[in-house]
Order: sequence, then structure tokens, then C-alpha cells
Amino acid sequence: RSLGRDPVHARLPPGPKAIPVIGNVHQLPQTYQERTFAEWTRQFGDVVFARIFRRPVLVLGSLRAAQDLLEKKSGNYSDRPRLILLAELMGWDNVITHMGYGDRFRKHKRWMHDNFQTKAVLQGYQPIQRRETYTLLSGLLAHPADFLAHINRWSTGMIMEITYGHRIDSLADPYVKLAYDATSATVRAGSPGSMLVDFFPVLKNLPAWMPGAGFKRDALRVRGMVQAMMDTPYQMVRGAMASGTARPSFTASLLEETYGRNGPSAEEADDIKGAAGVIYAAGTETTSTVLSNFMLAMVLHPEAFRRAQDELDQVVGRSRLPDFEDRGNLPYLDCILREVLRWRCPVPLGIPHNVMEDDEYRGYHIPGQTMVVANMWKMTQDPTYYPDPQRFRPDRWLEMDRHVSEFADPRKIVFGFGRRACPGRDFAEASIWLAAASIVAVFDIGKATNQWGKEITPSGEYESGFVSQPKPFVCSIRPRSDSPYTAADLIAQARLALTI
Ligand code: HEM
Repeated sequence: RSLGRDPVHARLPPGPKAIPVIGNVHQLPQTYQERTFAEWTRQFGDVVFARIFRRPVLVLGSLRAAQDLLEKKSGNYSDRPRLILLAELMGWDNVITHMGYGDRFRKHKRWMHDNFQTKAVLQGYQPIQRRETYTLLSGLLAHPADFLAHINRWSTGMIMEITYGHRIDSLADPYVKLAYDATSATVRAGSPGSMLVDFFPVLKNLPAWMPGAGFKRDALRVRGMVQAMMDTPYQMVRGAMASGTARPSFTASLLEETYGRNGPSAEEADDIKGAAGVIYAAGTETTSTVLSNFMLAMVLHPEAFRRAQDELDQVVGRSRLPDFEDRGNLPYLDCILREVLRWRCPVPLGIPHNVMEDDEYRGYHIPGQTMVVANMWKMTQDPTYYPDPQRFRPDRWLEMDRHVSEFADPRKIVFGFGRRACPGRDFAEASIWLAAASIVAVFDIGKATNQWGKEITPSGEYESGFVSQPKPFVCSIRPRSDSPYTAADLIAQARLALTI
């Protein structure tokens, strides 16, 4: 590396050669960046130093390095980089994902913990998870070709009720539309070109009308949508609380805390709106993507699907749907779901962390204010722990040494690390489990056939993006024909037992 003779710089971790001004930007493609980062890890090691413009970036390519830095040194590695475009211009500044490591972050983290990480609260969500799962099953029974839309509705329905106490009838629901529009406009307006402002903050001050400031006009338009997404459902909950018709929800419980003090201050209102808004943004697409990946894996691997079905038939029987108390008794289904998380890491690069103070690791100097990207995708594809990593093979979890399978459990990777690890993981996993187990119990999943009766094999490819969704695919979803009870009977019977 030609980094001059400065002894501090000489000890930076290895990485691709940077060029003046733009650093390594020219080596970074706009899609599937996790693959380029993985290539850097192959060339330079599992701790790679690069620069995006002037900003130093550390790319972690092994679980060991991620644990050593992001977990063992969590106190120094739990900050987030300053995000000018997203947070300061588009108005996502009141959401925990973009907050620096400070008091406001701690307050939001406590809210997330209290509402998603205690056993009693998670149990309280089970009726909602059941109801949305039965709605999903009914949708799959009536219109199986639309399975990806049913899956979206399922994750959105749960999140909307938990966050705002609002029950949706379909994805055309006005509150869903506001949230969907704001989050997708954010992604569209966050093109790499407009992200330049993150690396040259001075651009932030360009007047919106100036040539070259198109990114700013776009960002301000998105800001309006983000405000509507956060404000409209918040006002709906306030209205419902005033008229005594509010259902229990995340937003209602936070508002209630403020009522002893004459209601929320402007600052508290902003915090509550952001805390609620992030649940939709962080929790819907991630969860539905994992269930879609499960469907894809089952279509491509009929032997694994049949084994899961046999296990369910033996443990749960055929006269009822599986429920949460069965979760510990279905080890093969657990292997499948673990393998789904590993095979298609849902958020390949996670959310970047930021180092606060200068640090040293393996004799290298890591400057403070370095952005840290954990290449979770690379970690889940590590052949040291997962031989033949591209293959979907649930049995690897039965064969693996217990210590290795504990260390290399993808659940310890794909939800992130340290104090920034995903607070929604237990909820997401429980939702995915119930939906997957119920689908296996009621349906036969397989390849769809074309008009000549020939089977259509999905490509198995995935889209590039923050969340790694499978490319749209077709499959056959049919109620099990040899069933003593029809799928419709089982769903109807389960619905009768619902308490909500
Ligand atoms: C399978 C589904 C999910 C996956 C794969 C996932 C993954 C992740 C990842 C990788 C991070 C970044 C962790 C880090 O920075 O180290 C994260 C953060 C976060 N997730 Fe999830 N997530 C999922 C579901 C959910 C759900 C259902 C919720 C809400 C209930 C949620 C709320 C959050 C929040 C609020 C953060 C930000 C935490 C922070 O910045 O401190 N996630 N998630």
C-alpha cells in the first residue's frame, strides 16, 4: 500500500489500493456488493481496510472478526455512521437504526427491548401471529399463484397491528400504502449518486434549486412522504385513545406513559413516531423475505420438504395445525429454518456500524470514525464451517459437531452483532416458524408445470439490495390430498380457537 511513511498509517489493515479523492469507490459495483467485499476478503484477509471517498471503511469477512470487534468491543463499535441523505435530508433521523450511540439511542433501545424482547410480551403477540398465519393459509388455499403477495400481507398485517393496533384487510390499506410508498421512495432516491452528500457533507447546503442539487429536491420530496408515514398512523392512535377505542399497541403504550405528564412533548412525539415507523421499515420486508426463501428452498428440495412433513405428521398428527408449544419438538424443521437463514442471508451487509475511538486489532491500527461493514453473507458462506456452502443442506446441522454448530449458528450472524443486534429477532423467528410449520402441515409444495406439463425449476437467484429477496418464481401449492381433514377444515377449526 502506498500510504506514505506515517507509522500509524503503515499499520492499517491490508486492502485494495485506493486512489486519491475517490478512494476505492471505482472498485465497488452498484449491485451485489457483498460479492466484491467477499473477493477482497479472499485477497486481503477477513479484516480489510478501504476508503469510500475520504471515509475509512473496515470490511469484516469472518464471524471471528465480527465477534472480536462488534461484540467483545461493543462499547466502541456500536455507533452508526452519520447518514446525511437518509437521516438529515430524508427525515429518518428519529429512528434507532440511524442514531449514534448516545442517550437517545439508549432510550429507543429500551423501548424495543421492552416491546420485543421479554417473554411475556412475545407471548402476548402470539394470537396476532396465529391470526395472520391463518389468513395466509386461507390466501394460499384460494389463490396459490399469488403466494408472494400473501406472504407480504402476512408480515405487514402482524407489524401494523402490533405497532398501531390497526388491522388491515389487504395490502391496499391506506396506512400500509403510506408506509410502503415512503420506504420504497427512500430506496429509490438513495441511489449511489445522491449518496455523495454523505461523503461530501458540504453538498447538503446547496440550495435545492441549484443545478446538481437534484438529489436534494428528491430527498425533500421523500421527506414529506416519510413524515406522512410516521405522522398519520400516530394521529390515528391518538384519536382512538381519546375516544377509548384504541387496541393495545406499541404506540399506545408509549403514549400512555406520557399521559401522566399531560401528554407527549413535541420531542417525545417525534421519538414515538420514529420508534413506531422503524418497526415497519425494519420488520416487514426482512421477515417476508425469509419466508419466501423458505418456500423457494422447499420447491428446490422436495426431499427436505417431505421429511419436514413426516416429522410434523408424527409429532403433531393430522387433526390440528401446529402451534408454538410444538416448536421444541420438531428438530428437522428447525434445521431447515436454520439452513434457510444461512443459505440466503436476508440482509447481506447488515447495517454499518461506526468505530468511536481509535483501536487496535491483531496489531493493526483502526482509526476512530471508521465505518464497519460486516459481510454477513460471506460469513454464512464460509466453507470452514459449512462445507459446500452454496448447497441447501439442512442435514449439515445434524452432522455438525455441537460446539461448531453453536458457534456457527446463522442466527448469531444474520441478525447482526453486539448492542446493535436486531431487537426483533425472536419475534421474527417465531412468526416465521409458525407460518412455515403450518404451511408444511396443510400443503404440498412443489414445482409448477408449464402448459406442456413440463416442470418449471426456479433459478434460485436473488435480487441485489439491502434485503436479499429471491427473484420472483412460480411454484405449485396444493392442499394435501391424502388428508383425513381438509385444509379448509383445519384452518376453520384453528380460527375458532382464536381469542382475537
Ligand atoms: C428475519 C427478519 C429480520 C432480519 C433478518 C433482521 C436483521 C437485522 C439486522 C442485520 C440488523 C442490523 C444489526 C446490526 O447493526 O448489527 C437489524 C437491526 C434492527 N432490526 Fe431487524 N431483522 C429482522 C426482523 C426485524 C423485526 C421483525 C423488527 C421489529 C420488530 C426488527 C427491528 C430492528 C431494529 C429496530 C433494528 C435496529 C437496531 C439498532 O440500530 O440498534 N427487525 N435487523
